[in-house]
Amino acid sequence: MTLIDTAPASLPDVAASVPDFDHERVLVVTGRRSGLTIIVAVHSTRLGQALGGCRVWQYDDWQDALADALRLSAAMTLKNAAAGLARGGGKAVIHVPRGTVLTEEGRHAAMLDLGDAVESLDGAYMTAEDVGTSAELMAIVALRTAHVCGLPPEQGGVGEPADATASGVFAAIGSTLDALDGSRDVAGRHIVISGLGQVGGRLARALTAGGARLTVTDVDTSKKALAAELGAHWVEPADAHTVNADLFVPCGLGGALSSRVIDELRVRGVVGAANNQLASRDGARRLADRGILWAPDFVVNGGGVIYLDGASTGDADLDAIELRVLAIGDTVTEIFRESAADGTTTLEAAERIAEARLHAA
Ligand SMILES: NC(=O)c1ccc[n+]([C@@H]2O[C@H](COP(=O)([O-])OP(=O)(O)OC[C@H]3O[C@@H](n4cnc5c(N)ncnc54)[C@H](O)[C@@H]3O)[C@@H](O)[C@H]2O)c1
Repeated sequence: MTLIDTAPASLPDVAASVPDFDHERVLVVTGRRSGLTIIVAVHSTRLGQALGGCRVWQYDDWQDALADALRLSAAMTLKNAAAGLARGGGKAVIHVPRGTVLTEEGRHAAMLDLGDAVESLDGAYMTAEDVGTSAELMAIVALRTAHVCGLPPEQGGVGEPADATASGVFAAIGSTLDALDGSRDVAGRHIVISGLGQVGGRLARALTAGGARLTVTDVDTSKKALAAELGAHWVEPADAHTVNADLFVPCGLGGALSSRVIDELRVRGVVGAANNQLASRDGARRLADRGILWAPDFVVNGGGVIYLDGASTGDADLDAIELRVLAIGDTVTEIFRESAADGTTTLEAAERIAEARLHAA
């Protein structure tokens, strides 16, 4: 069922621009307090309550935010299935009009509005942090709904999932290196990280500790301090993908792998945390044709949801959660094996594995 609470005339065009529109529910509301457009897309609850973060981001218009929510929520269904969770896929997006600076009060109001929107879905969707939100902001959401996870530990929550996400990406990097060279060891490898935020920053530290040689970038130049601290080489964001290295690790926003970027890559593998890395689906074939091994993003970055799902239950077993996060590396190896065996792209192999888990339910 598709539920549109606010039904603008151009909605069919937006939906048509999203391949395979098959979402269960989409809620589009104007926040009573914030005045911002809040979108909650529930793609599937087949495996259980939908789980996915809330992104607060600037778009040209709310239709672009809706398209993003539709794509991201569908990706969450595959991600949660690939991670072996009893969770469906959903995502919330709050549209901040381009050029608007959200004040602290505005952000607070937006989180209360988000809480109301989530609560109105009667438990179909549980929200969490994502780009533009934080554990502290999730505590504000929790004032309006119980269907939120990842609150700060001092407020009874399980904290931010970025550690687990970074651990999962690290495991996937090991599997990618193993598939390329027969060794998981990062020591001596040259790795390019684009985006030094919560996940990319942690990954940079872990890879440096493991002996990797790093080239890094971020659109936020304050991240140069971390690069200097780690002894990493800094390049401009537009040049990062052209660096001759072993791996390119996208940890910024989605869509980084356009046709042009893929053609200009000078690495043997791409494996990173960013959601929806491929600007278009045929990028997976383009990467394969160039002999570049791509570890599908929705599998690689599943550590965060594995942590949030596991840690949010009353009797959380952190060791068991860690093992499930590290098992992302095994899934990546399985994807590479299947894709090599039948000549399909790694994207197709990953989707097959996720869909098999989805339909086995
Ligand atoms: N945080 C998590 O646990 C988690 C889980 C799953 C997926 N992800 C995905 O991983 C990515 C990073 O997440 P995060 O939590 O680290 O976000 P973040 O906002 O903390 O960090 C993103 C960083 O990327 C930088 N950036 C943005 N655009 C860039 C560009 N074009 N080139 C270079 N740098 C750019 C930003 O300045 C920022 O420092 C996002 O796509 C997110 O959806 C995160």
